Amino acid sequence: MRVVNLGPDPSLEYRPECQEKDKSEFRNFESGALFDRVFNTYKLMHTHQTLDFVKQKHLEWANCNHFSVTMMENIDALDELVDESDPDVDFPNSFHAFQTAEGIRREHPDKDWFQLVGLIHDVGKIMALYGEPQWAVVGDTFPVGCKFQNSIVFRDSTFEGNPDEKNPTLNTEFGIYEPQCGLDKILMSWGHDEYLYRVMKFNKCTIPEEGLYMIRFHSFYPWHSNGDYMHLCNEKDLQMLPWVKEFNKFDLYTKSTELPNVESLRPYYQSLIDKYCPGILHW
Ligand SMILES: O[C@H]1[C@H](O)[C@@H](O)[C@H](O)[C@@H](O)[C@H]1O
Ligand SMILES: [Fe+2]
Ligand SMILES: [Fe+2]
Repeated sequence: MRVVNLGPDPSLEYRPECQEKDKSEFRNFESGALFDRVFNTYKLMHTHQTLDFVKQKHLEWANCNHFSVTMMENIDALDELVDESDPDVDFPNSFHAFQTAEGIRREHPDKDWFQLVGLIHDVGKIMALYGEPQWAVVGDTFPVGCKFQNSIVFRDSTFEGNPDEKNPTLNTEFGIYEPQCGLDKILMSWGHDEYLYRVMKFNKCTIPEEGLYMIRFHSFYPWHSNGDYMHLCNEKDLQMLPWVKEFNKFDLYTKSTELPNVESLRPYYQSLIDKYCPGILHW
């Protein structure tokens, strides 16, 4: 048989959106089609996320007394949410849930809990469907109660209206915290990470500790990707960091305009939900 080398798929030339994005093209906070939307979301977040605001949100949401639905119902609800902080995604968050989970499933076929974390990690964003503004739900997170470090996105242009920035007790390296106190004791800017962590705990879901950690800190880019805030970390945090980084690969680089066929994936992921966070949950 004669083997004919046809070269690269010629149809790709006319479908540039189907070509894989280079890693360096993700998280562009300097330019791009969605720049204004992203900047405005962070401007509001960095103006209004103060220590007092975060304490208030813990009181409002951490009791999980807002509504009761299954995990899959909330994944589906994310059909209604486009994340305004994300320069790489301009489609509903429900697709990103399945993209992340499938990426993990390909590389970690033996770790069903990890795949499930991929599916559910952003489901805390449903707060935006219950009245919270996006700046209190989405985007990267950072500690409040101490100095805002330089690796926070738009650090130089978005904090000038935040009263904590001018508060001398808060605006130091440690602020209200002790050295190496551990991230568990830190109040993070309020968003979908901490909220879902609280929901998982409240409902006694059985996802392993590494998974809960990924859920709780996956948006803390200044820490897991830039190495800041190490002076607040304890041994445990450093042990967990490689897991958060492993999760981040899939959370970020599976973002693609090629959308998954959700209906065909649903039965498999329902079985994982039934194993680790079954039935009606309190949110
Ligand atoms: O814009 C994204 C998005 O909101 C993600 O869900 C969050 O985890 C990321 O940290 C953020 O950069
Ligand atoms: Fe997220
Ligand atoms: Fe995500």
